[in-house]
Amino acid sequence: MIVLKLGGSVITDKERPETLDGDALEQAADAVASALAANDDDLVIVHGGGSFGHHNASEHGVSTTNGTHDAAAVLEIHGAMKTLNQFVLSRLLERGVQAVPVHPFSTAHRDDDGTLELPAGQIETMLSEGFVPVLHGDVIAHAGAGATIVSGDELVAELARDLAADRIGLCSTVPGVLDADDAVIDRISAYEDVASVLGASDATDVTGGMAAKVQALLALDAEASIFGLEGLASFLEGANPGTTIE
Ligand SMILES: Nc1ncnc2c1ncn2[C@@H]1O[C@H](COP(=O)(O)OP(=O)(O)OP(=O)(O)O)[C@@H](O)[C@H]1O
Ligand SMILES: C=C(C)CCOP(=O)(O)O
Repeated sequence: MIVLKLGGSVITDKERPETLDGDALEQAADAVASALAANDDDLVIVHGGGSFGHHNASEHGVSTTNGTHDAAAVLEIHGAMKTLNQFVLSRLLERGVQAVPVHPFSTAHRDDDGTLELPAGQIETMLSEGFVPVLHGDVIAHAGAGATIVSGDELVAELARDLAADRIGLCSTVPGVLDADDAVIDRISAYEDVASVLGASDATDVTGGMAAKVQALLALDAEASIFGLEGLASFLEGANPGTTIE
């Protein structure tokens, strides 16, 4: 069981609202299709927002903790993420990957202390029927706050726990977590060891960039890898490119 996140920073041009990075998405879809043709791993894909979703959320002041009760804002953010999801699905389908959508807005919520609730039965059934579920960062109902953002990273962490994933990979726009000299850090086992070099995203991003990613992955039992697009094929083949979070 592999849970893979395709970062929004990889598959979109994060500097330009609602702009795909078509070449990068095709390269990612090629790597996924080749890996699935070579082995029969169960695979769940989650993608982030990049230039879809973050701009809309930011304009409406919505984050993982600041909610909105404005249905028009919810539809705008959710609509942007569904548009990107459709692009991801179609690139995978073109390559024979049996990819199907799971929209977190329709299946997940946060309780009043902000804890994410994501029922796993739907995804488990899809997997056992041979589908590749493709989730995405989204806006979801949040008890007491209206609706807030759920990041793809949070979904990855939740799915990894619920589905007892063997391998967890985050493909981002950087080759791994970088140290103060921009060299890739090989392994991270404690947040304090790297806190000083971890930042937010360089682009508009309402979910916390690299710092939030590392925190979410450190909380997991299984090891996880953060790597760039050039590491995706090797990760899917069983290697540990980039940074390993243990
Ligand atoms: N120490 C660090 N090492 C690597 N990247 C860092 C570091 N600190 C901050 N960053 C930023 O984190 C970004 C990656 O986080 P980001 O949330 O943008 O990625 P993503 O998950 O691929 O995209 P999205 O959130 O849109 O899905 C990098 O592009 C970089 O700007
Ligand atoms: C901003 C939205 C709607 C999605 C955020 O998901 P992420 O890019 O994985 O942080």
